[in-house]
Amino acid sequence: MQANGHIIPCIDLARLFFSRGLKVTIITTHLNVPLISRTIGKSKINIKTIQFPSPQHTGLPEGCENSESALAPDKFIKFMKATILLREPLEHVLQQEQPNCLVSDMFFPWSTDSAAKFNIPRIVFHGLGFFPLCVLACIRQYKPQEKVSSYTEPFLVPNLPGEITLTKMQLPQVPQHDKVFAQLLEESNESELKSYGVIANSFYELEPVYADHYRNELGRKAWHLGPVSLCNRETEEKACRGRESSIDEHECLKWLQSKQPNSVVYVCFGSMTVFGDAQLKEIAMGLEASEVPFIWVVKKGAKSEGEKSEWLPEGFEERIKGKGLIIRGWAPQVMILDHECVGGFVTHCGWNSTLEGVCGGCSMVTWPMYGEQFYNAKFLSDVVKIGVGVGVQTWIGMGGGEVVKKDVIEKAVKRIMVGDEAEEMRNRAKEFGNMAKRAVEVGGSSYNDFNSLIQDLRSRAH
Ligand SMILES: O=c1ccn([C@@H]2O[C@H](COP(=O)(O)OP(=O)(O)O[C@H]3O[C@H](CO)[C@@H](O)[C@H](O)[C@H]3O)[C@@H](O)[C@H]2O)c(=O)[nH]1
Repeated sequence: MQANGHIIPCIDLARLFFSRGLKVTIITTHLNVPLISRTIGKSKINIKTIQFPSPQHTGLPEGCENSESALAPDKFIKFMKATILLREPLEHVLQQEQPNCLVSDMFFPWSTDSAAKFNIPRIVFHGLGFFPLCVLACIRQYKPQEKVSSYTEPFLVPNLPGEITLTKMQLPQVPQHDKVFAQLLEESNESELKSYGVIANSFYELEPVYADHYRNELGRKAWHLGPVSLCNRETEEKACRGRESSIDEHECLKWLQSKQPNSVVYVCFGSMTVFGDAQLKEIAMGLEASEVPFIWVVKKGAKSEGEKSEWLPEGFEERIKGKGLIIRGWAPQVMILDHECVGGFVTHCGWNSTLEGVCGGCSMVTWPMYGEQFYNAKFLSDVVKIGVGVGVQTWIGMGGGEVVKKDVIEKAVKRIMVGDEAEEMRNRAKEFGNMAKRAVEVGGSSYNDFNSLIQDLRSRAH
């Protein structure tokens, strides 16, 4: 695991295994240990560190040990290549520990062979649900994007229930020159087919049609154990999940407590998106114009005391005092989304955020940008019908593309927060949220699928 959007759910998963009485070891490199230690909390999970290859071998500067620290394109490729060098140290740990099973991220395709060397099954964890997994598989298999004449012509995703349409513009774009990444994706797919199976971060009731399709039509072995974020039950666990928060949790809760139930919109674009000043300004103006109370997470260098944020409109912070809260850096997202006063979420539709919004019973504004986020956005708007789009149509990468204007943002926020349609969507989201909680309780669908996984592993061992 290497990006926060992958590391955090993976730690949740480790906690889930631990809570069901299994011995768990997380294998990572030194610089990722603090994040992992914070998030595992009191669970007695072992952390085994292996050495990240040195700068002489990778060409990376010291301290680049996860994809957040290697976001620039030149660093990213070197980082991806460097992860291949983790194979030998991982195999050394496997030999020492002799686990019954290895769960590893999609970006470690070689780990299927590593595990096989010691007769250990490897299970892949992308942190995704069934809908995006199905779309990814169908697009890979049928290549519908090659049969359209333009980037904007819609096509149906073949052999997928529910008439889902996409355009070529919305598909993950791997630049031609980016051969290393393209090859890694290819290898990731091949190794997945050879692996023992896939753990989905989902619960059956959210997407039964796609859970069945993935297993029965696409023929993949999979277990749904999610939502994995629900292993964080206490406020403290939610507050400590992931990186250290840029806001004191008590201050944040006190602010939320002063608001009406379901009245606050939470705005956050995952762990990697960094918008330019022009876009930030439009978001600020859109939120202010909506008159909806908000918490807005901005990933742009923390502001030191007295320093101006040039991207904010003149006098913005004074005007929104009491009505809006800006968190510069890292927010305790799950704690915020679970709060009864938060009713809506403006999201980039990373799958973790998508599912955490569902668990929090939030209606959502979908603002997808890269990866498989356009698929997740479709899921929210067209399948479970708890989201409305902000209108972006193009895969743009992590820095943002064409600026979405204030009026559009204002309208979308009002649509999910105010009026009958908003209430209907939120009620539906709350129903799904309740189903999610039941799914992970004793006898629930995710709880039971965990038992199936253990049985499968046991029968394999005999
Ligand atoms: O201030 C923040 C920002 C993020 N998070 C957490 O970080 C995770 C972010 O995950 P996600 O919402 O999935 O976004 P990304 O970080 O962008 O995730 C990457 O990984 C996901 C899982 O594979 C993919 O769905 C996305 O497209 C991909 O960008 C979530 O658990 C959030 O709760 C916080 O707690 N605080």
